[in-house]
Amino acid sequence: MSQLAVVVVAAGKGSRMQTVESKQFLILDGKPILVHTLSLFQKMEQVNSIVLVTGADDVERCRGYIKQYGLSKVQSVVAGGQERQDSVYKGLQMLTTDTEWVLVHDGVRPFTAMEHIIACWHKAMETGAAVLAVPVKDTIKVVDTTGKIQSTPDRRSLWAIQTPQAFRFSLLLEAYEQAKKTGFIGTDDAMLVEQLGISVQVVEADYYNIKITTPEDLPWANWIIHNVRGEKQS
Ligand SMILES: Nc1ccn([C@@H]2O[C@H](COP(=O)(O)OP(=O)(O)OP(=O)(O)O)[C@@H](O)[C@H]2O)c(=O)n1
Ligand SMILES: C[C@](O)(CO)[C@H](O)COP(=O)(O)O
Repeated sequence: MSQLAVVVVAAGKGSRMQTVESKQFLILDGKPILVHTLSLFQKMEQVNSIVLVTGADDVERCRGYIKQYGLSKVQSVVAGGQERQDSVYKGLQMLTTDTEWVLVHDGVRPFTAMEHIIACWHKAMETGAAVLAVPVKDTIKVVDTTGKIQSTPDRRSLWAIQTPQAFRFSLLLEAYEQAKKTGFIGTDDAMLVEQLGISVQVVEADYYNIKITTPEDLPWANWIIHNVRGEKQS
């Protein structure tokens, strides 16, 4: 049986949300957003362990949530770093050497469909690396600093990338170690693997797998949990 671990990163400040409370701890349908996210992986029989990365000041309250909500697969809670990438790296360093596969997931993406998580992992088992994504719906322009359009990439080749992102653990660790050496900073995990010259596969997910980022995402999240992805729906 393959050892599957999950690193959930929740050490961001949530500055774009503009709330006093960090967005991962905002209450959605009676529970912190982060608890909804952790519960996705707690429920999966394929998952052996979860590492939670959070802010240094939030480690104790996260331990409290783990106890309160019975999140027994969370084996460690560690303090994150300055950038998302630093937080993921800290999480990866907590995994044991028998870990074969790892999923990296944002703590503020509580609505990933189980079938998509599994499809992503299965694709990674075939190819080494896979991420969830959706085709972009809008026309995307490359715009310079003066506001002038430089180009319009062909929309058929554009995908909005989500998490989880699934990798053979040894590959992702190598990618993170290489990025540390070269000082490369990426905005997702796949970028670090791409830097090694290794291709990453996209697995189509859905538009409900939002990253709760800005204030207008909250009513949308509330609608999703009550109409699509809440406990009553699953
Ligand atoms: N230093 C950081 C930065 C981000 N994250 C996590 O990475 C995920 C995606 O990041 P994002 O939505 O950008 O969160 P924030 O960095 O918190 O938001 P903002 O950029 O608005 O401050 C979140 O679960 C966030 O907590 C993290 O663990 N460590
Ligand atoms: C990893 C990610 O969620 C994929 O969409 C995203 O890149 C995180 O970016 P952010 O800058 O932390 O919002």
